[in-house]
Amino acid sequence: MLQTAKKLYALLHPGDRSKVILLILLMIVTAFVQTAGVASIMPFLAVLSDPGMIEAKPWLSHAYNSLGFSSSTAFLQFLGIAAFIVFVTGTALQAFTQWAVTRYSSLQQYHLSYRLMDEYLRRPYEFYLLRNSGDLSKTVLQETGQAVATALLPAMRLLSYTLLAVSVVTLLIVVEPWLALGVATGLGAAYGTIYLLSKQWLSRIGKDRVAANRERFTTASEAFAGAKEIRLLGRERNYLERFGNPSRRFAMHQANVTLLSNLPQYAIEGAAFGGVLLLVLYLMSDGGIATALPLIGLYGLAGKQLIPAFQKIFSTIAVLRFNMPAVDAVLEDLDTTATPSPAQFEPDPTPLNPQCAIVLQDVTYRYPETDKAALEDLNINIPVNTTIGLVGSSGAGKSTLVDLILGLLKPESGEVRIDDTVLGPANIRNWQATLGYVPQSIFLADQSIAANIALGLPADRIDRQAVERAARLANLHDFVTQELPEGYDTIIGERGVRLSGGQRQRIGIARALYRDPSVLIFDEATSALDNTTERAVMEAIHNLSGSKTIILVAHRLTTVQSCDRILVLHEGKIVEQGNWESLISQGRIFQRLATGALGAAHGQEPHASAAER
Ligand SMILES: Nc1ncnc2c1ncn2[C@@H]1O[C@H](COP(=O)(O)OP(=O)(O)OP(=O)(O)O)[C@@H](O)[C@H]1O
Repeated sequence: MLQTAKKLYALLHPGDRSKVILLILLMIVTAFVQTAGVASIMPFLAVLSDPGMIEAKPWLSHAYNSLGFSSSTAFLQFLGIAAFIVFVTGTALQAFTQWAVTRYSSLQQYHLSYRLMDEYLRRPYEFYLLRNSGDLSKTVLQETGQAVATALLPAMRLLSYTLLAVSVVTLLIVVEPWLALGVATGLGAAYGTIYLLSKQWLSRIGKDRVAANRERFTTASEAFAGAKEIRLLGRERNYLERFGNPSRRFAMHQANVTLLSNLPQYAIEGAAFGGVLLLVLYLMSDGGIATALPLIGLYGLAGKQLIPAFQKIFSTIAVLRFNMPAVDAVLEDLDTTATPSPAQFEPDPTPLNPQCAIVLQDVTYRYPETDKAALEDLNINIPVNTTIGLVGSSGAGKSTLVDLILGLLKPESGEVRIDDTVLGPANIRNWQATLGYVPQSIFLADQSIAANIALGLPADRIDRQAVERAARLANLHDFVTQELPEGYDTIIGERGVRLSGGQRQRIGIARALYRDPSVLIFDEATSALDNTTERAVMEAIHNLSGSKTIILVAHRLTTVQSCDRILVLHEGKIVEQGNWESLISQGRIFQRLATGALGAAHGQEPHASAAER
């Protein structure tokens, strides 16, 4: 229980944690006033059943005299009205407490999803290599809601109902100890037994609920992302079945826990009704209606508060047990110590422009959870304002090398240096502000062409001139202005479905050029372009050479023909380097790449012509 409380406390926004104390104080006051409401029925019923009680009970006669009453009827009316006021105040306070608790908890959901989103966005790139994006969206959007609505909120209500139950039981003990202890033990034992019997089962189905939820989210996101291939392969039914099973499990678990948490209520209400009848008979036999009536009234009112309170305590504990795995899932990802968070959200970091060279020294890199190094002992020196080509067969390590230069991956050993500055968490954002990067597959947002070129910037901060300049360089401007109905404001559809592969790639190139960076990295960025467009784009890129540092990863060897230097990567190592002429005449691996004899990269054209040139 303490463990659960600690976890729930960790869910709270640090700035809001102290407010819990205020809520607890409010709950205590509410429980006290509600108990007073229950107790207030006793003097009323005592005087109602026997006006002689005013004389017999010293505290009643004291109240009667000091308030200046002269008739027992008026005093009875006063006691009735007072009981009513205290009872209604208790109920109103209870409603207010529930409102405050619900409001507080709901705000926590906003804080929690925001904190988690912030945490995910700060994680190093490697984190994304290991996690499914559908799963991350699910945790941010759904599990945070689940954790708050079904764990945090119920836990707060649990506290409130426990305080009320303790307070009412204490009152009953003060009035009639043995009877009260009997009732409390009976109720406690009934609920306790059901809970103990279902505890393991609740944990198990709670864990399976999280797993089933993960499965249905990832299946749904895969099914939509791969809609084209799935349709062509006719795999819709397979996806539907893959989605159906976890969805059914998810729904069944939810239904089962709701049923279990509500079921005892009916049995307990029946038992309580029988108990009250027995109580009446017992009290009547003991001292007649005058002694029995106040106690019966007290138990009637106390029962009205206690039975729902016990029921809610039970159902909340059951629901909490079921939902703790959702809390665990959120807490695990919120654990900022699990992975260092180098990324700072500085809006405009000062670019770290290289003055002499980008240097990789003794760099080795291994992907998480793999044994074989993707890159081994690399030593590369890229002088500024030169154009470097990077070639190699598929899987040689080209993209990994690019990701290391981009600062997305951290070398296992060795270092990446910008002049004399070693890249690290403190300067990575400055370095990245220097870079323009075009990946193999371009991510496109369902927004306008302009918003995609200036990705992530709000509309009022997009520099339209820079957009147009970049689009012209990327050979995109004519297409946008002549063929799209709204020019740069045309919406391109989710992941750019309304564009051809070549058009998407040109948007990616324009995006890299938008900031006018001093270092440009193209990772097979022209592979989807037709020959004429590629030539035009390459010409534009080569026009930049001399004024920018350019790294070109290419599988069409002709693309790197005019590079100042070409690096040949093979099985994670630089095996040859030089200019086109020297490599064509002396580079054995390069020659084999050129003739296509090295299991060349995907989509590669026959390169005999390149070798023959
Ligand atoms: N996320 C990853 N986890 C584990 N291994 C990976 C991961 N990404 C790449 N690798 C491995 O690292 C090696 C280098 O991959 P990389 O993508 O850098 O090659 P590449 O030269 O860019 O290939 P291609 O031309 O096909 O894109 C490959 O053996 C690949 O299987």
